[in-house]
Amino acid sequence: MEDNEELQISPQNRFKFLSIRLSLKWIASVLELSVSSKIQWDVECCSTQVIDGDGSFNVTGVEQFIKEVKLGECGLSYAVVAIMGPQSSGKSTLLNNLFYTNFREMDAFRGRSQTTKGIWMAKCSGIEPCTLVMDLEGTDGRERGEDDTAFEKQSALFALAVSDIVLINMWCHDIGREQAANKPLLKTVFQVMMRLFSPRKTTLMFVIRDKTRTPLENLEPVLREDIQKIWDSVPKPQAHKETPLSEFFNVEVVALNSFEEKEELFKEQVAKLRQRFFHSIAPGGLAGDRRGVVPASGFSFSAQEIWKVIKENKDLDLPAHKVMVATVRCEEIANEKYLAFIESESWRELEEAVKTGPVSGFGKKLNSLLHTSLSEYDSEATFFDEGVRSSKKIHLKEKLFHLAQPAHQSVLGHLRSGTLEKFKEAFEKALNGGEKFAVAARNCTASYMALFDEGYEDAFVELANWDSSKFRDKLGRDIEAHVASVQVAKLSELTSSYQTKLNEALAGPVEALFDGANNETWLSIRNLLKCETETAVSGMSKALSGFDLDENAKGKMLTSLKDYARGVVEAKAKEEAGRVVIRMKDRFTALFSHDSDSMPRIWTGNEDIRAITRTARTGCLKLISVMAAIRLEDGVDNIEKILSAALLDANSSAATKSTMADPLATSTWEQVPPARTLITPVQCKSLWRQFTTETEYTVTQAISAQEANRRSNNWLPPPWAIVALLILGFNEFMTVLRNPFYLAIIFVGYLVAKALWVQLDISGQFRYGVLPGLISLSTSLIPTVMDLIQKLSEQGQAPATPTNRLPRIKTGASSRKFENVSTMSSNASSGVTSSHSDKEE
Ligand SMILES: Nc1nc2c(ncn2[C@@H]2O[C@H](COP(=O)(O)OP(=O)(O)OP(=O)(O)O)[C@@H](O)[C@H]2O)c(=O)[nH]1
Repeated sequence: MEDNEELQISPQNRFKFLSIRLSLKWIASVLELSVSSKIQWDVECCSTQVIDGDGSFNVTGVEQFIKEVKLGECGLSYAVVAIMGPQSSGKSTLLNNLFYTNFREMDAFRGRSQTTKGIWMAKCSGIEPCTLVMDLEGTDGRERGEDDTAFEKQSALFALAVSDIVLINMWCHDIGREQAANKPLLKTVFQVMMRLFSPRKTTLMFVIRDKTRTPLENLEPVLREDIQKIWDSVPKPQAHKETPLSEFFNVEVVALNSFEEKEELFKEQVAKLRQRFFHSIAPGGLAGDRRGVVPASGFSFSAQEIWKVIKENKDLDLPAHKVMVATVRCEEIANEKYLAFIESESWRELEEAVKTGPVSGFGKKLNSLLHTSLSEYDSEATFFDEGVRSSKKIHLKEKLFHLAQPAHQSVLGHLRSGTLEKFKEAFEKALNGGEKFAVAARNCTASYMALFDEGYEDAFVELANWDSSKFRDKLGRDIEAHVASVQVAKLSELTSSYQTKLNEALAGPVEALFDGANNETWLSIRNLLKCETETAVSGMSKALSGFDLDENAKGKMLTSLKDYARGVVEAKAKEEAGRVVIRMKDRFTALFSHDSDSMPRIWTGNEDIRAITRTARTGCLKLISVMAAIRLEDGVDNIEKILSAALLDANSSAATKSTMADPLATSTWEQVPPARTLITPVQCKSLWRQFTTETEYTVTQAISAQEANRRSNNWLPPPWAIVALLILGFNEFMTVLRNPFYLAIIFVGYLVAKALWVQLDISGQFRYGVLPGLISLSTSLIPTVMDLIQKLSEQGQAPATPTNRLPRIKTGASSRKFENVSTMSSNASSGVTSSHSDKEE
């Protein structure tokens, strides 16, 4: 009947059914897809595999997970729960119901096979504080085989090391059974516990699944007895031989009804249990013992390291591990903060700004940046081991200070150089303004050091508290050095100005005094020196009072000025002594060639040249004796006497001298130290010899002049010659007197002879001796005579042609000679004898 009814479905209805079925299928597939993708997303987002089935730690996955769940911000306020138990004992089911996680569960309809491989982690949803839960691979699984318990042990140790609460999932029917599946597991837990040296208590929560009618009150003692037995049976190190189980674990027992059979009840019980995980880290909570907790930001690294140690099968020293994690994490945090500081905009701007000049408020700005960086470090590293944290903070501080100190120094450097420049300007201004040197130096130094101190305060970095006194000291030293250098320059300027004054006041007058050297010369020089030195010293002393000089330095400067004045005189004396011969010669000439009225002498023949020469030489001797030694101190010497005796009276006492030693044959004067000697006795002698030789000519000239004068005044021949002339030439004289024609012939002969004398330049021809004169004369006599005759004849014909009257242009001596001759002939013709013309010729 039913078949019939089914057969009676019309084709249209059949099509409708088909299409409805297809639509439903499509909706189901879409739903299935969206559900599966949601699960996938949740798994990806909120859970991760920490360790895979092969025992590899998923570093990136865990770090990504930590970032996503923002565990790093939790500090110590987080808890870790792990679950272990036999394979397919409903662990994932329990966790998903308890913490609203998405661990993969086994499909109940497929049979019991392994679903969780390795260790998985997820964040418990809606539980405060942040609670992470780890689902461990089931123990005694068929997949690994009975003998492969290595991973089981390693994962158990990992769970114990990392977690605050360990849930141990066990079937209710296993309690009290000798061959129960949980026994090896517990043994493993207790065994690995011995390798942890954990300083904290872990909560072991036994979750009894598929609770029977037997009440928990009856089951719990049996279970605790079992646990105790296992604890007792586990071999322990000597130190923990007698240690009770309660020292290491808080044992909690809960029982749940079967999820499969009494799901509602199961969920109710699980919901109740969930409440116990809220605020689990509070004292007395399930994770109340916080002693061994690693700060959340170090969790990933800590877990990695723990797994590494476990894999290497080494003992896990959790306190040491904690220090190690703290070391690594604090280091990381410090590095992060350091890098953040370097890359911060504010620091870059500040660093850039200090390159160009001082920055106002530098100290506060840098202090604030450093403070921010260190505070951030503190807040992030606060939960790590205090010792490690502080040491890393110190290290970070050092690094930051090391980085920032050059900027601070640069600011102080700018401040120092800027202050120094300002000081220099102000100091110069003050000096130019007429302020006394010492006062200006004191005032400027005080005010600019104060200005530096102000800037120094502004650049002071409180946190670093750098000792930058060296900049202040350096500025102080620079200012001092500048003041000293300016003082040296000013003093040198002052000294040289007084030296110039002294030079002007002494050099000229001293030279003039030496020029008129006499007995009073050195006395006058001494007086002049004293007077000028006193003036200069008093002036300089007054000028020096403006400087901050001690008496000793002042005294030295004044002494040096006095010495300078003395030096000027001495130098002048040396200079004059160097040209004593010239001066002597000048003086000799002056005395010899001028009379007592300074009128030039004319050597008439009546002068006593010897006496004049002696007087002049005495004057010159005075000069050399004055210049022979420096006499700037009072005292007498016998230089003049010795010189006079040795040089002037030499001739008169020649006989005596030949028997006595020469007083000038020495290089020192008696009573005159060598330092004050300008001309030594032996030099005097040599200079005198030079002087007398060089003045000899003047004397000779004078004598010659005197002789010539005498001769010119006496032009008549001697009387005997006149008498002889009259006697011998009487006949000729009478002949000429009787016949005047002879007189005319003699006169013409005289003219011709005179013309030849002029024409032939007889005196010039004999200039180079008699023989050359005769030879030259013999060659030029005939042509000259001929030339003379010819010219005379030309002169004779000149009046005949008017053109000949024009003056003929002659050049050279011949024309002049011709003119002379013509003049003479004209004179002869006019009968006038021109003795004047002869003289000119
Ligand atoms: N009898 C019983 N079965 C349960 C209970 N809870 C879950 N199951 C079933 O046990 C099977 C395994 O569940 P899972 O939660 O995957 O077990 P597991 O321990 O996580 O398994 P592995 O991860 O493979 O070790 C599933 O078929 C669940 O339906 C329970 O309370 N009682």
